[in-house]
Amino acid sequence: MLRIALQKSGRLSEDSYQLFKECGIRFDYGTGKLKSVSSNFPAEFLFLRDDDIPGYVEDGVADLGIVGENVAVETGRPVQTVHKLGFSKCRLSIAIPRGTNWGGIQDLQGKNIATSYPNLLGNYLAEQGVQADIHEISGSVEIAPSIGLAEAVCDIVSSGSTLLSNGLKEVETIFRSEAILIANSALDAEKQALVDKLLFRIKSVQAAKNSKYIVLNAPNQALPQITALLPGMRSPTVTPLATEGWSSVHSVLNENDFWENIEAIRAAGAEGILVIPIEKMIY
Ligand SMILES: Nc1ncnc2c1ncn2[C@@H]1O[C@H](COP(=O)(O)OP(=O)(O)OP(=O)(O)O)[C@@H](O)[C@H]1O
Ligand SMILES: O=P(O)(O)OC[C@H]1O[C@H](OP(=O)(O)OP(=O)(O)O)[C@H](O)[C@@H]1O
Ligand SMILES: [Mg+2]
Repeated sequence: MLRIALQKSGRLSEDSYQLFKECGIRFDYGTGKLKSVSSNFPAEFLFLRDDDIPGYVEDGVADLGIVGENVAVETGRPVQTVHKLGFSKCRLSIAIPRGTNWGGIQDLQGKNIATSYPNLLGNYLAEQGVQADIHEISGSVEIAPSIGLAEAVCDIVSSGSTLLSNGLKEVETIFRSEAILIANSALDAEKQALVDKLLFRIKSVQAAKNSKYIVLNAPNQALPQITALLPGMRSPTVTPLATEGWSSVHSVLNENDFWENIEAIRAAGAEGILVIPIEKMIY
């Protein structure tokens, strides 16, 4: 059985739980439960503080875990990154009081910087040749300048609203992060096979999220142009409509190319275009 460590409650939790749900792996969570065995996949889930997850995975207490890349790198535990998960995207940035001038990273020479990421910040400052005092605090970092604890902070930023409401401005991004699946570096063959099975499901879910199923009607003379714009997984399906000279085209389109292609497809003569979400996509 695989042991999988997830954040109990925080910025990673909901998307982590949702990912397993979409992979068809059921387990109970919430209501103060700290452990749960899946009813339909050989896995046990542990609900933990995110900072502890890399350590548990390194020690083999858990085989897999989901954490932010920022935490994986900060803790420096030798675990393997199995896959990027595309959620909880954020950046680790240096911020200073809004009224302060910023001439560059050298301005931090000899200053006090509050952060929960002393290693990531320390390495960055060393690379830049800046010597500063790093003051480690475990949360509410953005308060530090206003209470005289530090002249700058280095913390997670997403929308920027926490910085804004604390009178700070972002001046330097030092790391970009998203949620990742990490694994113990010495899994046995049996566990590795289960990880591969899980990974196959995760990739199918992610592929589906990036694609749309598209159905449209087109006059037969427009088919070469339209099918060229809709390559699909192997090739589009083309079937005749009851109306003479018309066909129905079914295909799959990447979300990123969506609007650009839709314009071209319409211009080629397509009508009655339906765009449908895809739940799973198996290559
Ligand atoms: N505002 C945000 N937007 C997107 N992702 C974020 C945001 N804040 C944090 N993250 C990401 O989610 C991870 C967990 O953040 P969270 O704030 O829940 O951590 P925490 O308070 O340390 O939780 P815990 O109680 O488990 O220790 C961070 O390490 C980061 O990768
Ligand atoms: O740029 P924003 O969108 O405002 O997000 C950034 C904030 O989000 C995180 O804290 P969170 O709200 O998770 O609270 P925490 O300090 O309790 O972890 C992070 O530590 C920042 O403070
Ligand atoms: Mg934490």
